[in-house]
Formats: sequence, structure tokens, C-alpha cells
Amino acid sequence: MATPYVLAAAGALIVFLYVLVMNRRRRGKLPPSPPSVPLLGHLHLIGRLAHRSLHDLHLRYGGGNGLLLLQLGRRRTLVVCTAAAATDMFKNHDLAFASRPRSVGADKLMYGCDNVSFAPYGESWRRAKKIAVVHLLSPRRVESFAPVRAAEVAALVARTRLAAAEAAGEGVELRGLLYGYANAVVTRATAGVAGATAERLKQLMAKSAGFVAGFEPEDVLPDAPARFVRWVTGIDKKLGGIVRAWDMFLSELIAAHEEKTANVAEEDEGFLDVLLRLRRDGAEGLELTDNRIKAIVKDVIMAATETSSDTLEWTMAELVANPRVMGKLQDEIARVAAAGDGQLAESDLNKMGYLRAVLKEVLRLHPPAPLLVPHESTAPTVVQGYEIPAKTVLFVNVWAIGRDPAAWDAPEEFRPERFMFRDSGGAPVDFRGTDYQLVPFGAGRRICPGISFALPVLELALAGLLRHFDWELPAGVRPGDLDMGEAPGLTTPRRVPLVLVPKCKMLPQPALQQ
Ligand code: HEM
Repeated sequence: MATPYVLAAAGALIVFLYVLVMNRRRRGKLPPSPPSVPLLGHLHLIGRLAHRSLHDLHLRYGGGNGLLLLQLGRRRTLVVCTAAAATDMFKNHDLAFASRPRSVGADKLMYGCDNVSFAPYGESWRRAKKIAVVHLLSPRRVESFAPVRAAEVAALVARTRLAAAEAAGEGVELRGLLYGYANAVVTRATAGVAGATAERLKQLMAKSAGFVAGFEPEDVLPDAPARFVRWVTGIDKKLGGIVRAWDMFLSELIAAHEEKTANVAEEDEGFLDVLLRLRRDGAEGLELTDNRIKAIVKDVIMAATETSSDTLEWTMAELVANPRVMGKLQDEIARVAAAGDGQLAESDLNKMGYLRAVLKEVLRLHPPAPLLVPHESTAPTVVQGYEIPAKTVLFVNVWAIGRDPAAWDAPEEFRPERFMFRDSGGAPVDFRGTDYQLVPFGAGRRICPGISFALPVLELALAGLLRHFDWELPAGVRPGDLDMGEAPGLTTPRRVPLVLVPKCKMLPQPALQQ
């Protein structure tokens, strides 16, 4: 009588064991992962500073191969946590992970991601990136902006001098000054003017940041309920308002430029002039509609501004926290200026090896995009023996890689000398995507195309600020007291804005040309 029940029970047991074994086998082919909960997966384990949470999770649950697999709501996510894993990823799997995950916020703000940063991998992205690399950010074009940089560094020095006089020996908050400088350079390179245009851009960017960074309802919920959440919470309405404001601003900019662009000499063109000329000439096989031009311009502006101003603020913070490094850098700057005619020119930057080393050290410890921009795989891939399915999101934890003890001596120490030479001989570690232990600009196909634009903007500002001023902490604050924590956002600025006391220096020569 009991036989059918026994058979059924035995059958159920066999099925159960089969499923268990298969699951184990399948799991065995996936990278290590912490315990998860339904619906959220591991999302609840990620704090406001995702790069720090991911680093902690890797230390606790990761294996020796530098990979971690997470389920962040609906998104399966691979995290690269060490320099060795980054080397393998960029050398062997760059193509498979060259796409971007779709984001509703970025989609709406960036005209259906018809730009460079958020575009999925494919022909349209390839052509847009070529335009960025060959036409907008080529060495020749970057060089043509030298007068803009010189004028804006001079303005930064003058504003700092004014702020120092007004503060009368008290501290000056540097963030506004540094942001204003980066914003003005980028706005002038884009549209030829700064002033009111730069101010409008500043406001638009501040309102947009939250919609292209961080998590969205779609990360946890299927599309229909996520749309409902967006509607109920008013996210959509707010986003729609910002999208319209951007569109109006960019339409005005294009209209104003269309009239005069045809008469601008090629060497005097800004980004917008270049794009409008390429449209007129039908170049590069990409139909440059108004929307695509707006998407590319907005992309470049957003990619360039905060990354640069955050880096400047972190550099000033590290320098004041490390007076030995600040003194050594000021000596280098004074020496190079004295060797010339007492003035600093852009061509002097390549004589300042220590300045470049300081910048590398800052970007090692404080990369503005600590997880890069998320990538996504387009095909199943085997990474270090693990089978990673297609449509897996990739975070490269650049912040953790810069602190990887297997790649760096005393990783927490601020020591730019590590970039002056290599113990093993050969060229010092570089940050342009060839040395995978230092990839603040990314590497491979998705590498930042703006490196050559960013470096003189950063280095000239630092040379100007350190040549014209001595910098001290406000009375009663010691270097060790400085809060070196980050705030979450599109980039990672300092949690606490930096306040320093600038002391004007007596220079042997009249004011610099910068
Ligand atoms: C300190 C300055 C900067 C830093 C640290 C930085 C860093 C980055 C990073 C980490 C990425 C993503 C790489 C990846 O996903 O693998 C990126 C992408 C990008 N950056 Fe930059 N960037 C800086 C300045 C600039 C500037 C000045 C521009 C333009 C003028 C620019 C334009 C772009 C663009 C268009 C992309 C998208 C590339 C793509 O998806 O193919 N960036 N940048």
C-alpha cells in the first residue's frame, strides 16, 4: 500500500538532490558572493559610499582572485577588487565588458544615451567616441585652448587673492573657487564664453547629478511597478523638469552658434563649433542631429567639470596634510619659473616631474570615479575560470585597487616619490590606462578621452596656487585633524569642504601671465 508514497518520496528526494548538486555545481563556477536576501539580493549591504562597502565585502567574502559577485536588486554585478584582477579584466575581457547598463535617468538626461559615456557598445558609440577623440579632445584642439587656461588660472589667482584679503588671515573655503575655475574653462572650451552660461550650467549640473548616479527603482522592481514608483514619488516630474531646462539651454546655445560658427576659423573653434562644422561637412558617418550634438556636449561638460574641481580640492587637502610634499612641490615650481623668464608657461609643465607625481598620488587615493562608470557584458565570458553570464554589470573598484597592498608599498601613505622612479627600473607607473594598478581614467575601450584636456587644467591651476600663495590650516587645526572622508555623488568630493588660509607670496617678478 505504501509503495506509491515511498516511490513518490524517493522521486522527490532524487529531484531535490539533483537540484542541490546542480546548484552547487553552478555556484562553484561563479565568483565568491556574500549571503543574500530575497528581492534585494545584496543591495542592503551597500552603504552611501559604494566603493568602501564593496571593498569591505571583498575583504570579508572575496577569494584570492580579486573578484566578487553580487546581486544588486535585479542586476547581477561583478566587482573587480584588486590590481591583479583588473589586469586580467582589461587585458583579456575588455571587449566583452565594453557596454554600459541602461539607466532610466541617464537615458532621459542624455537623449536616449546618444552620447559617449552612457551609450551601449556598438557602431553609434564607436563613431561618437571617435569624434570626441579625434575632433574635440585631440592634442591640437587641447593646445588651442591654452589662452583660455592661462586667462582662467590668472582669474583663479586673482579671486583667491581677493578672498584672502577679505578673510583677513582667516580661512577661505576653496571649493567655490576651484569649481568656478573648472567650470569656466570647460564652458569656454565648449561655447567660447563663460559668465552667465557657466552659472546656468553649474545649476543644471547640480540638479542632474542625482539622476545619473546611485540606484533607481528599476534596479529592484520590474518596469511597470518601477514606473509607478517614479510617478508616485514625483521622481519623473522632477527629472522631466530638469530635462526640459537642459534642452532649452542647449537649444539656445546651438542657435546662437549656428549663426556665427561658419565664420569661425578652425583653430578658434570650441566643442560646439566643431560639432556644427562636422554636421555641415557630413563627416564621420554619424548623423549629427540636434539631439546628438546636445547629448555629446552635455556629456563632455558633465564628465569634465566635477572630476577636475574635486581633484584640485583633494590635492590641496593632501598637500596641506603633508607639508613636506607641499614644500618640495613649491621648490620645484619656483625653480622652473626662475630658470625661465620668471614666468610660468604651459611648456614648463613637462619640466615639473614632481607635480605630475603629486597628481598621480592624489588620483591613486582619491579617484573621482571610484568605480569607473559601470560597464556591462554583452556575451557570456569566462573570467579566471568563472562563468560570467551576458548582461552582467561590472564595477572596477579603482579606489580599492589604488590601496591594494599587493600592488603598492605602504598604500595609505601619501608619497608622490613612488612615481618618480620604479624600484625595478623602467618608467614610473603611469595613469593613462597601461598600468592597471592605477586606472583613475579607466583603461581599454571605455578609457576617458579627456585625459590630455584634464592634465594641463589641473597642473596649471596647482602651479598658480602654489606659486602665488603659501597655504596654512586655520588656527588650531592640525594636519592630522583634517577629515579625509568622501561624500557620495556623481563623483566623490570631500565630505567636508576644505578651508585653508592663503598667504600671498612676494614674487621676484611681476604677476605671472597665468
Ligand atoms: C580628473 C579628470 C577626469 C577623470 C579622473 C576622469 C575619469 C573618467 C573615468 C573613470 C571614465 C570612465 C571609464 C570607464 O568607464 O572605464 C571617464 C569617461 C569619460 N570621460 Fe573622463 N575623467 C576626467 C576628465 C574628463 C574630461 C576633462 C573630459 C572631457 C573634456 C572627459 C570626458 C569623458 C568621456 C566622454 C567619457 C566616456 C568614455 C566612454 O564611455 O567611452 N573626462 N572619465
